[in-house]
Amino acid sequence: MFDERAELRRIGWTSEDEQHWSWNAPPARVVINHGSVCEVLDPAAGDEPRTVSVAGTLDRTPVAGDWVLVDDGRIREVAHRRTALSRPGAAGHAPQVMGANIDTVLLVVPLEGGLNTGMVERLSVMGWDSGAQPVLVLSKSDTTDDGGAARAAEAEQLSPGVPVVPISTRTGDGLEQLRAHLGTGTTTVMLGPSGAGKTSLLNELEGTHEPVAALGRVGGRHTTTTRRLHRLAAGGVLLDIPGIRSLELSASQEAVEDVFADVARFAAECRYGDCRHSGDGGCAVEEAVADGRLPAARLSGWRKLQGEIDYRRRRNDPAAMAEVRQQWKAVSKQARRNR
Ligand SMILES: Nc1nc2c(ncn2[C@@H]2O[C@H](COP(=O)(O)OP(=O)(O)OP(=O)(O)O)[C@@H](O)[C@H]2O)c(=O)[nH]1
Ligand SMILES: [Zn+2]
Repeated sequence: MFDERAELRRIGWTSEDEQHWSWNAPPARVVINHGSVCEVLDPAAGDEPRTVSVAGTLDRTPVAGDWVLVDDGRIREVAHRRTALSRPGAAGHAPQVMGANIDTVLLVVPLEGGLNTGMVERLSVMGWDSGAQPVLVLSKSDTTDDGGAARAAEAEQLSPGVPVVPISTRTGDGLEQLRAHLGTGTTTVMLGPSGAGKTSLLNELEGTHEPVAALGRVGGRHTTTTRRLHRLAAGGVLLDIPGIRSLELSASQEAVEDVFADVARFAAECRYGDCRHSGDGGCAVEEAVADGRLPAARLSGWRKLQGEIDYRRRRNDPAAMAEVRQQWKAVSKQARRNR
């Protein structure tokens, strides 16, 4: 028998999504938006995505991860979004939502050649801003001689509140621990630089119950062009959103303050409330660096991200920025409370 709710859960439907669903027909899930048409997964119609058009009357554009009402081959409604992953808009434009209803953001940072602390800080800030739970995945732990333990401890200092999991697809190290974050009813995306090992990790997490043909092998090479929503062996799903993998998500002031809580603590003692900690008189942050209470790298990491935020603030419509931040505030507060 076709159990609708169980099938929906298999593509990431949660009880919160259900609460917000106000239409008298089951939802479908957008896996990719091509512009005037979207591919959606509709469990009642089988395992393969089907192409539907987008009604002109929608008040928001459907994106990957959205739950939508499809009628007569057309998307008629887009449901409330629990979380939204966005990137900064072009000059004068509002931020662009890339994915919706994402629970977990895997920030994949490779360990070979040492820990890139700037990357850890940047990705942590981006992760918080999405409203989802960020998890820092330190990949290729087999390239260190302690399974990544020392680097993991270092990373925990850099990104308070973000779980840190060293993994290796070569040895299988850390995969069980990671699967604990990817259970039934969770939707995950991966961010990280090219070559970090994301595709290798996805293959491990996907398990073997997927028919190989459906993975879209072109010329023997795994491609993600046909499959966008991967069912993971742990029960959850992973959305592969084009352009999101190494995406520059927007960093908000609040998220920077979360990740750089140590800098913020000293900054409270600066003479000027808007101190930039670079040559301003009476700067407590620079004093703390000078006498060794704050590592210099923390201040330079802060300057880099803060500089980008200041730049965007000047460039962008401030009202648009404020609006998204408002939208995320509630969810990220909730995420923080949950921890
Ligand atoms: N030593 C080691 N190498 C790995 C591991 N996982 C992946 N690699 C290697 O790292 C390289 C990049 O891996 P991919 O999985 O293609 O990386 P990716 O992040 O998907 O890269 P893009 O597709 O460019 O985004 C390949 O040569 C892999 O064999 C690991 O756990 N340990
Ligand atoms: Zn200062």
